[in-house]
Amino acid sequence: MFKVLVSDPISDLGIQKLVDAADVAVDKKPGLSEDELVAIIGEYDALLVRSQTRVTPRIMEAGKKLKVVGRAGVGVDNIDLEAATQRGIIVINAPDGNTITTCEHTFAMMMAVARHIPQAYLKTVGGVWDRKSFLGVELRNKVLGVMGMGRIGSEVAKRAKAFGMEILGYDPFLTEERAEKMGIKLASVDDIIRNADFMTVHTPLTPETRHMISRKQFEVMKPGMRIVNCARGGIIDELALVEAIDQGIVAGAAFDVFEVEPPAEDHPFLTNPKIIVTPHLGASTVEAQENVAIDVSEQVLHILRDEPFINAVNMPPIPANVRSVLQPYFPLGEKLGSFIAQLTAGAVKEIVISYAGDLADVDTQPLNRYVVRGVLAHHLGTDQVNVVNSMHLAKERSVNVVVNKSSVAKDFTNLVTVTLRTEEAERKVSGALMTGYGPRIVQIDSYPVDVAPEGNLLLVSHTDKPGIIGSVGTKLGNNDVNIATMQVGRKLAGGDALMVLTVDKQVPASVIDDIVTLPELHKAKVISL
Ligand SMILES: NC(=O)C1=CN([C@@H]2O[C@H](COP(=O)(O)OP(=O)(O)OC[C@H]3O[C@@H](n4cnc5c(N)ncnc54)[C@H](O)[C@@H]3O)[C@@H](O)[C@H]2O)C=CC1
Ligand SMILES: O=C(O)C(=O)COP(=O)(O)O
Repeated sequence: MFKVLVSDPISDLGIQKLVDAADVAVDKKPGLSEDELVAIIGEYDALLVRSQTRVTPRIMEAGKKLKVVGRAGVGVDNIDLEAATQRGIIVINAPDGNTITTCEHTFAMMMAVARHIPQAYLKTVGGVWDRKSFLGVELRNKVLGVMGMGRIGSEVAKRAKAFGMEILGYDPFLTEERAEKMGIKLASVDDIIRNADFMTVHTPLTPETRHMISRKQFEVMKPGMRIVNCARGGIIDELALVEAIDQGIVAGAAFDVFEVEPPAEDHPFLTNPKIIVTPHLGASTVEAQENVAIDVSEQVLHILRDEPFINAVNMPPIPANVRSVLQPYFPLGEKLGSFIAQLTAGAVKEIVISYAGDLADVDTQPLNRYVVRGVLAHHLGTDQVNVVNSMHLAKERSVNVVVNKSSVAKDFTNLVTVTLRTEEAERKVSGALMTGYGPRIVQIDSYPVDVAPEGNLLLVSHTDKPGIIGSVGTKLGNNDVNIATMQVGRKLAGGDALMVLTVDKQVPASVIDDIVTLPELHKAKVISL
């Protein structure tokens, strides 16, 4: 008999299939603390959660029988994926079931902020008949900026068109072609900030999206903008938003999510008359809760019964014989993918993976998934892309993955080259495993280099002239950035060259801005691996 613990309020109807299964016993215990969960999790084979339960490494450690954690919803930021993967616990989510519900909540919030509905309600039920204070604005003919055109963002854009809004969409995977098909304009973050009347965010929370709207963006924002966040707290810098409202830049904001949930009693959003809030209700409808619970229950049953399953967000087991040959290349493949994604600007169209040498004779599919994961995780978040779903996500986002093989690898036993084609550029990086040194990046575009793919890298393209290396070193030194290693790749003496530095800490943006002012210096780019 399999034992399943449900530790958040999850739809009874949705989990009926689990309850009815003859080989499963379901316990519903919402609201347990971490200690309480640690005390009982050892007897369970599966854990079902929403966003409240934090599934920590301690809980995974205590879950000696735990095979699967099922998230009845999209975001898995409350589940420690690393710890789950390490212990071979499969984490699955239900990515499609709450899309429409969250999109509709976004609209409810956008209209409520346009028409001051919560504020007007409070006054009216308080006995004050105030028709003067709540002059609103129409949505019609307004520009709506949508940051993140995935499942929810796309549905929001679709509905906004019916309201007569003009839509500017931004997403690393949004191509001109798809935008045109949807009848929206492909835009940059800057276009949206400067031109939108309303802005709504629908990205995951990743290092790249954290505070993607902060002081710098508010400074150049179109005055009078109204902002909605029904995605994740932290995408918009909360304190900077309050300042922008006080300065009259932002006319109103509607937030369903907070950087810390629930927010502290003295959180400034709770007393600001121009900010309306809901307690993370985006997915809270009867329909969505049933959908996500049904989806996740079905997959949990498959996993418990050792049947094929979908929607895993962490690592699946890989056959032992394939693993032994390819495993040493997994970190290299993923890092090459991440490296090239960070280096190449523009919407991703094609990933070309070329294997040269002995690897040409092996079924490289598991390794391909690592490379694609490296590329996509930079944009979608490491919690959303793994080696189970990376190829599927690439297909879903119309990213073409091409694999080439050649048995000849000049100078190396095996060479893995990843070429990334975007709407704006084509860049490539090659890597190899060097006996005694581990994974190395051996070529960037056409520049030969020898760099360990780890930590903070600084890439500087420049003309090969005396003194440039020293000047870059001095600028870094003056800003307390220590250089660990340095490489210069060049094609011809006196021609174009590429300097690759490994540095002991992230180079601040202001230092990069300063470095690029040096003569004969073309570009500088920070890459974290
Ligand atoms: N308030 C709530 O109750 C709910 C919140 N959510 C949250 O809504 C968000 C979106 O969910 P879905 O649409 O289902 O996910 P999705 O994965 O379909 O879409 C996310 C999109 O964001 C894009 N993106 C990533 N980084 C970006 C960047 N730097 N700039 C612009 N776009 C970027 C991705 O390319 C992707 O297309 C997630 O954070 C999810 O956790 C989802 C359901 C309910
Ligand atoms: O699905 C998501 O990402 C959500 O944020 C919904 O969270 P919830 O299941 O309502 O706690």
